Amino acid sequence: MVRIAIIGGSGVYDPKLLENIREEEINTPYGKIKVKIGTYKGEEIAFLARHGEKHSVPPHKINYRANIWGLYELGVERILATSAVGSLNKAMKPGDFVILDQLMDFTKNRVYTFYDGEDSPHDRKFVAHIDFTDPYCPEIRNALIRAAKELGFSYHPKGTYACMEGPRFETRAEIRALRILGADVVGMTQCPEAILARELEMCYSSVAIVTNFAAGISSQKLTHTEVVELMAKKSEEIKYLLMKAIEYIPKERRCMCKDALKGATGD
Ligand SMILES: O=P(O)(O)O[C@H]1O[C@H](CO)[C@@H](O)[C@H]1O
Ligand SMILES: Nc1nc2[nH]cnc2c(=O)[nH]1
Repeated sequence: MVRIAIIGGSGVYDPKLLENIREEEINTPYGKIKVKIGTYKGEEIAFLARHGEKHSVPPHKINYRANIWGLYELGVERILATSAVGSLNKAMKPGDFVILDQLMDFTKNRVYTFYDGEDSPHDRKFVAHIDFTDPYCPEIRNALIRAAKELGFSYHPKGTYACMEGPRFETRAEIRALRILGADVVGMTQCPEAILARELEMCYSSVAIVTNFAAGISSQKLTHTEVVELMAKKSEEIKYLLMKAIEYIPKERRCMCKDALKGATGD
């Protein structure tokens, strides 16, 4: 059984840290997904490129529900994701790692839940209101923090991620507003990815990599080129961070993620 999965974001398209890699296609009620499965220190790990291996899928068109349901079908309990972000916080500089602890959702046109009642295309036809006070798994966060510290990387143990619809970058005014609201970094993919994992009682955390200062803070034009170039420069560090973090994830789950549905359906 595959217990751990990595979801690679912009600039993270192949599972460099895995060996004996095979590709599996998984049918889900929301469509098919392709997952690479390999081994790392004898443990099977799944890898999924969020935007596709050739970055052909923009953030607002990702089939988040198929991706997360597919990993659930594989038996995955723990998901580590990468997110390339812009920084609104001068202390969080390009090249820094931010182990996210909070998020705010400003997306507009996505599908946010598996629980559509009678319309659900699976047997979970109930209504569910999931607690999302703390959107990230504390156990995976601790593993990522411990790994970043041990590797001596420039990292921040907490950070609030503002998720925008995209695919455009933000205006100066939007970044000014997000800063007032308390965002540290901005991206386009954490929502609904994080909530969908929690809805299936899977543990999920994301390590954000700051690729640029956000609009109006950076003096330069924002480009996706800059994002992918910095992610390429950081690819070795990202690989080491994920490998070490995986070693520190407890085998047994004692976090709130595994009981997310308790009380959510009103029963
Ligand atoms: O969040 P990931 O997948 O790292 O991608 C980030 O990079 C792209 C912008 O360059 C956007 O899709 C943003 O969300
Ligand atoms: N929304 C958004 N996503 C990003 N990903 C990397 N940089 C940025 C940015 O400045 N804004």
